[in-house]
Amino acid sequence: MKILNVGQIRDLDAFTIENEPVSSVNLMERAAQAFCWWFCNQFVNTRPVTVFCGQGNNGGDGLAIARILSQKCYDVRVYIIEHTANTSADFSENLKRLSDHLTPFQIRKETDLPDLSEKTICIDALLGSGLSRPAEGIMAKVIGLLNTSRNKVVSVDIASGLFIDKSNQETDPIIQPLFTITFQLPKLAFFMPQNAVFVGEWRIVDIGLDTVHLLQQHTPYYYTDSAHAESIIRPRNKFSHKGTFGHALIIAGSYGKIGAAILAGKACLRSGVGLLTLHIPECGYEIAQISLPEAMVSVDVDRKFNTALGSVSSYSSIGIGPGLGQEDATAQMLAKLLTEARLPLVIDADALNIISQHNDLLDKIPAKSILTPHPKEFQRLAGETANDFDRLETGRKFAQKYNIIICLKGAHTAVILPNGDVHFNSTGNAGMATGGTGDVLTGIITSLLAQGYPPEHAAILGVYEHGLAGDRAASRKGQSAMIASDVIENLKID
Ligand SMILES: NC(=O)C1=CN([C@@H]2O[C@H](COP(=O)(O)OP(=O)(O)OC[C@H]3O[C@@H](n4cnc5c(N)ncnc54)[C@H](O)[C@@H]3O)[C@@H](O)[C@H]2O)[C@@H](O)CC1
Ligand SMILES: [K+]
Repeated sequence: MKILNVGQIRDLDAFTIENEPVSSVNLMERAAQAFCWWFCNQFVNTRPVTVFCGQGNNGGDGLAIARILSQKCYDVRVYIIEHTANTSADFSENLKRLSDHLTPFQIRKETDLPDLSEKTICIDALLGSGLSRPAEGIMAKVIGLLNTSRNKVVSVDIASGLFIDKSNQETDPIIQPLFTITFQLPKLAFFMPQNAVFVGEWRIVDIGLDTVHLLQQHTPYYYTDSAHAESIIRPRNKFSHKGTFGHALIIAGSYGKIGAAILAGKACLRSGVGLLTLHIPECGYEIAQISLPEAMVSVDVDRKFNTALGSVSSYSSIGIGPGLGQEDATAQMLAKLLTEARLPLVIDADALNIISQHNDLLDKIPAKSILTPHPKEFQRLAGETANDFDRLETGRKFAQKYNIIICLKGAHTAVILPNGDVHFNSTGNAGMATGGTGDVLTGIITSLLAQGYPPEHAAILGVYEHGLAGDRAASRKGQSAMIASDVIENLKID
């Protein structure tokens, strides 16, 4: 699914209006109906509803929503924030359509602000994608009122005051909704951790914008939905044998962190690899043989750390990093591997930290290698950034410069491809914010690479399936009780 910028969204609306054709007020009606469909499924009509409208098209949506909910027997009250002399045509038309018993209250100054102490669901239709500057004056006061009231707030399209495709300042007044119900496409702002409280839970409702025009839009931003992930999966051929699915090598573990190697190895096996070799320090030998009988073990000469590899030319994929430690000898082994490897690697955790400390290694990373940093690891690699939009831009430049793939881990992990395209993930949950889940991801992606998935697909699909397994684990165990091993047990890539 594509993620468009403000200008492209405006063009898509206009194209649909002209080419379907549909009048713009009827498109607004469709948007309002779609919002109300979600709303009525979520909230019973015994709860009073208060709709706060600006004077543009987002406010027009609000007026249409108020009318439709009132027709569905919700007890509705409407407030219009008179912040400008200019109202949009569709706002004016929807104002005319409000029946007499829904006469809106006007808010022009602070003393007009309503008392929100009674329980009501607040619908935020103040400002939408037309936001051109931070909210101020009476608009900012209304935003402040909604944020401090104890009522549930649902934003129409996007929280009022939040920019769709660029960063806000920390002091900007922005609605903090429980839900955002957005039209047709997710918005870039939804994927930035800094915006978490300004988005809440978000849902997309379809308003029938032109799909052909949408297909023609160029954007670097995508959202990995189930349809896209499933289109990547390769069915397993009936006549295949273990050689068909490759031989993965995972280099991981150190004294006290052999578990990281086991988790990565087990996830690799559960993701469909033909054969797996684990390279671990000698102290992990028995642990690995007992806990992972399906894997072969290559034992390092050092007892506690990985320090020296034999030839790696026979492997179909190589993952390195989980629990590795940052000993000098380990760093030298990594440098040698980066120089000798003839295939894309999966590079995680301490392997990334070693590269951060030896910047000359960046140029040696084999093309299309997949790096899986969490935000702190990425900061060590690429430096400080001003905000999440800036970090994403830095990530795009970094991926292009070094011809690598970066899986920037987070609630919506961003898979940044060597051409600068970004695929935000749709699966996963806060139960996965626990030790070992990163090792699992390394194992999954290494497995997919071994099976011959192109690196771009291995990264996008691996991140998606990792999150999906986490979601299955959460629904069975709950987010607090689940651990990384549960993610592995819930993998099902087919
Ligand atoms: N016909 C269409 O194009 C559709 C538009 N829709 C709705 O229309 C919204 C976009 O509408 P608009 O483009 O009219 O814009 P908004 O309703 O977001 O904003 C209204 C106007 O307020 C002004 N403004 C910008 N920032 C401001 C600020 N900080 N304080 C005060 N005023 C400010 C701008 O001049 C803007 O035109 C979408 O978010 C969506 O809710 C939907 O009805 C779907 C169809
Ligand atoms: K809004």
